[in-house]
Amino acid sequence: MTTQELVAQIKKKKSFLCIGLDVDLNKIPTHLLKEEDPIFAFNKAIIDATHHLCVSYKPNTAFYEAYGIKGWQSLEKTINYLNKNYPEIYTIADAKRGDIGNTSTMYAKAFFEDLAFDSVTVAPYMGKDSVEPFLAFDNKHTIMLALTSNEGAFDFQTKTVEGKELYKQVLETSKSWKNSKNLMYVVGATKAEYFTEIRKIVPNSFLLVPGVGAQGGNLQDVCKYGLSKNVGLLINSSRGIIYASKEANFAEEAAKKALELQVQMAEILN
Ligand SMILES: O=C(O)c1cc(=O)[nH]c(=O)n1[C@@H]1O[C@H](COP(=O)(O)O)[C@@H](O)[C@H]1O
Repeated sequence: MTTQELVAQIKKKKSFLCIGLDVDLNKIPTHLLKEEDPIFAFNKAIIDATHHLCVSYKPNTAFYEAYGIKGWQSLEKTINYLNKNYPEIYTIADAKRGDIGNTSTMYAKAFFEDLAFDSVTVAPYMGKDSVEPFLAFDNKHTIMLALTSNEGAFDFQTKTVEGKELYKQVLETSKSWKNSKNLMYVVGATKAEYFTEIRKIVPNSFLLVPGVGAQGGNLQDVCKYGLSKNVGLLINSSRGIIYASKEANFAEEAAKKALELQVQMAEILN
């Protein structure tokens, strides 16, 4: 999906919500455990109940890889279900990859070609030649970690190196990479006070913003400093939406949580 198509969906749905499909078998309703594929059954119910309220879904691959081959098959079924039934939805494989060039090319093929996701998250630590293989794919986005939502972000990302914080160097340097138009960046919702500085470096780039909900990030604060002229934000919430209830009506309860965020987003976009 192109950035323009994503923006059009955001305007149409009055939503820049991304729902995280981080499925933990200990947290889903127990009646689903009898299903042949409980993870897919859970995702399908959540997607069917919430697709009109969000523009994106982000399965974090860790939650699938943890269940071995069966988990990977659940991931494949989930992306195929989305692509077939809701082609207007923007899909993110949250895999946080990145390696030497030929290995990154294989990671990119796995997520862009085999699984046909619209985007994948990558870590910037190995630098330009580890990210450019992802950027070579047309109409696919590479979402690079810039300033993450966790406490450990202060271990390296905010440290000053050669007179500038590392996360700013990541943002600035990456703008010169080949096909950098295909880049988006991750900035945690828990770091709202950094958005003004970030927007000075990447005024128009899309930012994937996790950390609203379970991690305590605030939607209003993020939007106050993070919105760009083309919206430029995808706000992710995973646990705060998908685990709203463990009862039979779990999907409806998840939709209520998604609606709460979508209503606030519609107000912000007005
Ligand atoms: O890349 C991410 O999506 C990510 C980056 C980051 O800085 N912080 C962060 O929480 N995430 C992911 O976003 C999701 C947040 O989940 P909840 O805290 O349950 O909403 C998880 O899948 C995290 O792995």
